[in-house]
Amino acid sequence: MSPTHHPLSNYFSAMQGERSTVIWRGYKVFLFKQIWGELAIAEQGAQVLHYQPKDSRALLWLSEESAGPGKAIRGGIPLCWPWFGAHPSLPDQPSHGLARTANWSVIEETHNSEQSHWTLRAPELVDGITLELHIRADGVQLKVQLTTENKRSQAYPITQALHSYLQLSDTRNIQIHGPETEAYYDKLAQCYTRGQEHHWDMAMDRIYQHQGDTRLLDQGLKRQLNIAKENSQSTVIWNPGSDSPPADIAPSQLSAFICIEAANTEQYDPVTLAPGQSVSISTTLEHQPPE
Ligand SMILES: O=P(O)(O)OC[C@H]1O[C@@H](O)[C@H](O)[C@@H](O)[C@@H]1O
Repeated sequence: MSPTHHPLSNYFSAMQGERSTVIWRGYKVFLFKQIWGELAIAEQGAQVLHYQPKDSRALLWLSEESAGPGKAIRGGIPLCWPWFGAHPSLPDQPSHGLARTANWSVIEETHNSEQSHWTLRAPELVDGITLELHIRADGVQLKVQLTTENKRSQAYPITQALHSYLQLSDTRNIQIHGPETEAYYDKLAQCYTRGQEHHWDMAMDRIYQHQGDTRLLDQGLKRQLNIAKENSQSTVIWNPGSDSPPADIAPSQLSAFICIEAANTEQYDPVTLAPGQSVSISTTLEHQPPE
């Protein structure tokens, strides 16, 4: 299998109309094929698993080894909410919160030849807190926006991330510009430091203090992605490397992706929602020709 083969591409090739629902590794997945391109969303986690603008390659990486329903899907854009990483005080709670393993409902959907929009709603995972995801896709950009609303009479604290897995030719072929010289928290070394990084082909788990755009250049794919975000001052860059990879990533795939995540983290920008307040975090992936 080619390193850039997407696990859902055969399902898209077999599609007759504009939409289809398939079961992939036990997960229910909604497929959409439009004039502008293709998109797939899993019911579990409202997770975008695939985005491919017309006449271009897939932007998102997805693992063939994803573990099955009830377990997080490895790839696409998992939603980490209402905590990012380990739970702040309860070690037996799931990594990255409750949203990515819950089944969401599609409550609105519109398509035209230029673009598509979807709104999905999570079940009530926390009393009095609502969670919606808005997705917009066209032939140039994918935008994913997660909105939390506090309907309680007390404040509610969250951390969160839009944990994008980006398809690469190989981690040895990439450059990342934007956060690379900013201050960061190194989760592997458990210390704060400052970036001077120009090599990305190694295990890394970093939370950069960074609120601007990130540019990802891939010389192998001859592709440049711009990753913009809103309401986030933490940019997480993660790849597990080959020493102790998760079981749901094939060894041959470890260098085929990197995660660049728009986040609100405990380290730099935790969010506290006042009663009645809502907050939206977003990430926008834009495919651009190489400079
Ligand atoms: O295996 P999970 O729960 O999907 O997490 C993957 C990684 O996600 C990253 O966002 C975290 O910074 C890492 O610490 C973590 O290992």
